[in-house]
Amino acid sequence: MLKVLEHPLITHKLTQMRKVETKTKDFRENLDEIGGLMAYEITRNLPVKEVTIETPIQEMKTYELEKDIILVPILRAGLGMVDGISNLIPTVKVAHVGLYRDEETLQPHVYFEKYPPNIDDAVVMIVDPMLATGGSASAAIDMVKKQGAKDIRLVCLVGAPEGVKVIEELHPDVDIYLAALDEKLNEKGYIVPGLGDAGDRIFGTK
Ligand SMILES: O=P(O)(O)OC[C@H]1O[C@H](OP(=O)(O)OP(=O)(O)O)[C@H](O)[C@@H]1O
Ligand SMILES: O=c1cc[nH]c(=O)[nH]1
Ligand SMILES: [Mg+2]
Repeated sequence: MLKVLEHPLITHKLTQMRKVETKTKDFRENLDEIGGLMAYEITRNLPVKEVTIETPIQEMKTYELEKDIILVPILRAGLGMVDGISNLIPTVKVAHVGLYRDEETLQPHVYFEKYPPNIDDAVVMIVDPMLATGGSASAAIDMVKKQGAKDIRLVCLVGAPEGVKVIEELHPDVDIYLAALDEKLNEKGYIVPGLGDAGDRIFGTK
């Protein structure tokens, strides 16, 4: 399932991020805020369990979240979405998957991975601002599946149709959430019109 989260606030903030003149501070702040807004929508269908509690007045049956939620930012750029989402869900645990995309071959390379123990029974949200060829996201999904993850959601800001197709073909069980679905990839594998290199814009490395 692909869901593009169309909301005026998300679109407005993404527009600020896309502008070439937007500097690191504003880029980061908008990314953080969009992360929070997306989290509200993405958590709409989280599994809940029935519980019986006592209010000060009487006993009642109600619901609580059933599973732990594990955020998996794809380093580096995915880190820019962690604070916004964890502000809304303070109990999240955070795994880390370090991947970089080779500039020539566009193939992803793993350089780090670290997971909390109960990933097999948790709702796993992989976060990365950019879904371009889909190579990095697909590798991250393979990695968390190897750890036993079953309920996996992929949360990106901007996606290219090419990347969406790859995830839908290789991982039909993974729901994809985007803030925008752009036109295409250019010859260097960048999303068009996109927002440039997310990692460099977040961390000021160019
Ligand atoms: O869909 P793909 O074609 O794999 O491209 C998308 C990946 O590229 C970027 O990361 P990058 O490799 O630039 O690393 P960085 O976050 O450290 O800058 C981006 O944050 C994704 O992880
Ligand atoms: O457009 C793109 C594609 C991959 N990675 C980015 O940061 N931006
Ligand atoms: Mg980068």
